[in-house]
Amino acid sequence: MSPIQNRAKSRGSVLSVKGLTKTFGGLLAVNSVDLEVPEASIISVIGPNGAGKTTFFNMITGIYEPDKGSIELAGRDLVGLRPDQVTAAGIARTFQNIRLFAAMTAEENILVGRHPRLKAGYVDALLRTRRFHEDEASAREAAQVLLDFVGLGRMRNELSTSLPYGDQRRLEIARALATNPKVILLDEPAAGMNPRETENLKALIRSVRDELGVTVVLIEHDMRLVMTLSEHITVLDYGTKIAEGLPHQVRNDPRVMEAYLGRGAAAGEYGKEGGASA
Ligand SMILES: Nc1ncnc2c1ncn2[C@@H]1O[C@H](COP(=O)(O)OP(=O)(O)OP(=O)(O)O)[C@@H](O)[C@H]1O
Repeated sequence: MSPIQNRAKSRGSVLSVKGLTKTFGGLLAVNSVDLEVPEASIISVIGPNGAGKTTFFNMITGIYEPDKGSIELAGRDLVGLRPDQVTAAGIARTFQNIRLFAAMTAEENILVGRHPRLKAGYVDALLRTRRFHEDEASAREAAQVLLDFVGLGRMRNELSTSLPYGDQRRLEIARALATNPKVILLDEPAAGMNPRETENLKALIRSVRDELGVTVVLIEHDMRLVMTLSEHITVLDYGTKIAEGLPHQVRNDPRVMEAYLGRGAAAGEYGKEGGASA
């Protein structure tokens, strides 16, 4: 077990969510959900379509203000912060649909992600001061390190949209890491990936935690990935937490099977990927 995995066992929560609630009109999208995320862990939030997973991420990252509840990152209250302030506090995320800047290269996409970390201000940039040049050089160096880390070292000058789909998702992860987060939230990172790309993604997510010490929270429908990667799983259904625990506990929980198997499309997904029947 790596030192970072040991840390995950011995330390407390880096992210602590209590009673998080959000309604849209009359719809209770997230209903008083608690989540404790141990430092340097990999955990997942799963549930059928419409269960409230993305809304939950959107509240943590400041996109939606919760109706009720608290969100603490390393003891700091995040409720009421704007998304950029949440990022600066140490939470980065990727989105369900790829959101790269199409007209930019791989490197430029990372430099955009790193921007909040640069020390030089706008005046430095306008006047092209030494500090600006130093910052830019170190930002480019850091971008190269991140591209190497996600396996895209040789793609630096490629337009992001010319990259294969799996590589675009890896670039998004690199861009999120450029903000130097404590916690990274990944919203369906394996969506649309072929099995080989998903295996590579799994290794990358492990190394994000093992080598960088970044805590990972995943929303994912690929049950094989979720069950083999997560140390802890929380299951939402109709906005409410219906189960949580170790992968094998969640997999065999009758409430979880019912939530998935009671619904058409998700039933196939859960059964096929080794959920209900594994
Ligand atoms: N901005 C919004 N306005 C109104 N209703 C919304 C909004 N965002 C989400 N909802 C509703 O809230 C519920 C939860 O949606 P959410 O997208 O969080 O689910 P999910 O678990 O992420 O689903 P999926 O797996 O399909 O992405 C759904 O019924 C959805 O229609």
